[in-house]
Amino acid sequence: MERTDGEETVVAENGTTSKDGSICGFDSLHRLLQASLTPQLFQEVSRILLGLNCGKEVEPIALPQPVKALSSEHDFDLQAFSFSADRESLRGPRIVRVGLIQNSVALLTTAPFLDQRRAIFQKLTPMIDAAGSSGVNVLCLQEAWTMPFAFCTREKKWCEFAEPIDGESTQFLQEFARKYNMVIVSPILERDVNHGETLWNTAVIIGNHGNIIGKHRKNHIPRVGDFNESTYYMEGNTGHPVFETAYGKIAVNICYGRHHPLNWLAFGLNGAEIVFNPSATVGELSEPMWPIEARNAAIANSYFVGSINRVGTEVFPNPFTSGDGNPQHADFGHFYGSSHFSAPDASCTPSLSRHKDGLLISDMDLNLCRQLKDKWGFRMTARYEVYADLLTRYVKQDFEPQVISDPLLHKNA
Ligand SMILES: NC(=O)NCCC(=O)O
Repeated sequence: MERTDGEETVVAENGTTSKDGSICGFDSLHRLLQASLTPQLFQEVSRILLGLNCGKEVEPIALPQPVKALSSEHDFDLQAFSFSADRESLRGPRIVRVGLIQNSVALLTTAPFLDQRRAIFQKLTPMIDAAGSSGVNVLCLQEAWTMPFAFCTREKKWCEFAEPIDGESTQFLQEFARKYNMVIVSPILERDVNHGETLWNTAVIIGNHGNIIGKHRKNHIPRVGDFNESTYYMEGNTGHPVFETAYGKIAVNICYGRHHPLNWLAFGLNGAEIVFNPSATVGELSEPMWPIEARNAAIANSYFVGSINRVGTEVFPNPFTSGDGNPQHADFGHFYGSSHFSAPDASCTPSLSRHKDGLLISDMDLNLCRQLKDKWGFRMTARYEVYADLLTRYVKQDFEPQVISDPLLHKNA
């Protein structure tokens, strides 16, 4: 296949994605469709796939030339869009510029740990500068961004990457927060020095003055495939906090929490306007779920969602098994990036690259959240008391499911 940009398309042996992590040589599904369909067909497909925001496609926005130069020089995908809301007569627009960064690790997993962490800092510096210079107000990084996603190995040496919430990575980001007047959400492997040096999967919320506003710990820990995270840390104990920042009310639903609709709901009930979903997930396991779950959460809860996934394949020194009878292997599979934003009106942005580092920026008028609540009335029609009652009964030992069997079902047996 010949691509419209002149490059040759790479079709992998299995006919699907290329070894480099691209989709048949394209950076994303969106770009593959754009190159393969006529403009008219592409517009129609996009209308359905990405939805419409205030009756039109989510609009691309222009970024300053120096920011584009950073993306070319450091080879990261850079995309920017704008979600609007209807004009209101009693409230002015509440436009916030939000950024997501996805990245691969910078060194081999065999390099000294300090070098690995510092190399990631170095790699992220131009990307965070690009976000700050673009006027991003709130920036979120990927899950456990300071380290390789080593939880597949079950080896305890990787615990060394854990840091207290005011540790080296927070100090690194605090400088940027101050410099750019930017809130930064920093998901790290946390070591709680005040509670027996225990480990947690935590997002640190750094305020736009460089202050630490608070933290949230991952609520739901995966036990699927190679995601052996329960070997390292326990389910979070911070509830569903919403952080009121200079730029709106934000919350963090860390990775596997996105499969739990009640987790999304709880952040919504606490008043979140933007929920970030910093993640680390691989193609074979979850790619078909990825664009659906975040979008559904944004719709059901009338808030914006920023989904971030790391990129690349991380190879570990010692092979491990998935406990499924398949041969041992030394990598997790391909982390497919594809970070994107979803809005409460069912529109979403195209995704960042499936295989390259990237910065995705979006303007969002937070008035859209209440406008969608008024339009669809999901909060008013939710019947919370019915579900509160069911859940209260369900968690009791003597719960019996409400099943009414067809009396004829067992008659002939
Ligand atoms: N990091 C993490 O929770 N991954 C679990 C796999 C998934 O949820 O796709």
